[in-house]
Amino acid sequence: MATFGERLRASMDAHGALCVGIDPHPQLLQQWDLTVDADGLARFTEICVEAFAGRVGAVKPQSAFFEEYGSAGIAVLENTIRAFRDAGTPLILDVKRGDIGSTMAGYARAYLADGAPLASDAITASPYLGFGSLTPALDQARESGRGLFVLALTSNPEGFEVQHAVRGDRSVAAGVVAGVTEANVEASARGILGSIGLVVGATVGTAVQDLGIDLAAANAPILAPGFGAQGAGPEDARRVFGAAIPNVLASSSREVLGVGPRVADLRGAADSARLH
Ligand SMILES: O=c1ccn([C@@H]2O[C@H](COP(=O)(O)O)[C@@H](O)[C@H]2O)c(=O)[nH]1
Repeated sequence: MATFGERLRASMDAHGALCVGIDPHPQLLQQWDLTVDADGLARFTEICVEAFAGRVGAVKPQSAFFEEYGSAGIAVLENTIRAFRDAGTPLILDVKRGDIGSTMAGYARAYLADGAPLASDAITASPYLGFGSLTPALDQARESGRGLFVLALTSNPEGFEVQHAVRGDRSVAAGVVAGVTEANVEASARGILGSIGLVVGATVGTAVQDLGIDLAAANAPILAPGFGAQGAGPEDARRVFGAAIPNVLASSSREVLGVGPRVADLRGAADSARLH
């Protein structure tokens, strides 16, 4: 079976380097003339499936906007995951999980094990309980051919307080990138894109260079939020990511979804937001 890195590379080559964020904000439900409840959520995601399945490099549902409707929202999330899986579109579930190892093993079973109701192609993970605490998820992803995107330099303005902090001879973010580089060693030796990715915001300016981080050497898919609603544009990509650009998957939610609910308009916005 192909690894997550191989599947994502093939999808980016075929459909472009854009991950459409499926973020059903209550305001967007209203804007799309839908009810702000689980029924509205279900219709919103059906339209997203029609617009994007089989047409974009990846999709990224934001779990928070499903969780707020409780079990009914989680049921919609399960259906959404299934629909994109059936279409062969890589799905990254944005849940930003991170906990002590024994609990992380539970999250890994929930999101990365074959047959789990919420099994996704990859999830976002927080390394801020220590990179080693992610080991159960790294192991589970390797076993099931799935992936992780580990937060390194996030797109929000507060992220630097933790991520730029220096201990010894390197920053916290550089330590995260070192962990991901190590996790992708086997894929690098095989000449394929690694399955363990990084989250680096397109809004981080010169942080990658300032912190002496070699993103390209990580051989990691790089999920790059911050385009569109958070202010970054395609012109920022080269400056922020440098030689790692071929591995960058631009992520955009509100900018694309804001043109809905017409499927043709959504597809047009996704076409315009592709990085390459
Ligand atoms: O550093 C990060 C990590 C994750 N996100 C998530 O991406 C989307 C961004 O939405 P936009 O509407 O395109 O701004 C959202 O789900 C965030 O939770 C991020 O923005 N930054």
